[in-house]
Amino acid sequence: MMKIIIVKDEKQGGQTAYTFFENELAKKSNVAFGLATGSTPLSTYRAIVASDLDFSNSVSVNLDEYVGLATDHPQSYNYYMQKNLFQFKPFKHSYLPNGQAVDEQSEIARYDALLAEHPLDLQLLGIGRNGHIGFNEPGTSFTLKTHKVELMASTIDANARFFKNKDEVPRYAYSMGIGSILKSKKIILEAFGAAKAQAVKDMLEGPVSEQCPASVLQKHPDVTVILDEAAAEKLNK
Ligand SMILES: N[C@@H]1[C@@H](O)[C@H](O)[C@@H](COP(=O)(O)O)O[C@@H]1O
Repeated sequence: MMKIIIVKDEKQGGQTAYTFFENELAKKSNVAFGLATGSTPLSTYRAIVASDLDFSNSVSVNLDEYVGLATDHPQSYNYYMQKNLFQFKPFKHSYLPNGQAVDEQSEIARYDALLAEHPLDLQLLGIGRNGHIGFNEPGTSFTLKTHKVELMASTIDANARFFKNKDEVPRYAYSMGIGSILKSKKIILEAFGAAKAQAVKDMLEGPVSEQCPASVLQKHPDVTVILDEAAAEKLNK
């Protein structure tokens, strides 16, 4: 079942997503949270940072990381998480793929093992302009677990704004697979702005198809989609 909440702006979207974190921690202290990066979840992390929520008994598992970036590279997702969340709200353990792993297969196996050890209670997602979730690009099999991804040119272009120039954007990433994402008990996906409107329409109203990875969420029993009006503008009224 997909529930849709339309909010007036990103700030209200972040506050809405925040209540899901609050509800999980009201049930138990040792929650396993799946976390995301990108500009979209920033208002959620700001709301969490401003709260008195305590994550010291909980774990976090991030969706993805660029291959080749050191953990202290300002564009690595590790750095992003430290800067925007973990320095203010430490978890008992926080896991991200290691973009500098020497042995790719053992890195992938390590990530799958820790996902098996910490079944996710709540996964936070954004959505790419082409409908990707995590770094699962169009055409990715719905059954994959953690894998190494070659980023599409359009994703590299979309993410180039964070780097000095396009050539500095990594070409590969590690990502949780869609199979791993779907195992989370609860999922919230946020999308803000008109650039996401087509992907949002394809996700909610299109066929379930590998061409729009996020459309697979139609098959999950507990998904809430938080949209601003611009991201919702193409939906059938
Ligand atoms: N791997 C991330 C995704 O997890 C994110 O959802 C997407 C959208 O990013 P933004 O929120 O900045 O639009 O971009 C990246 O490619």
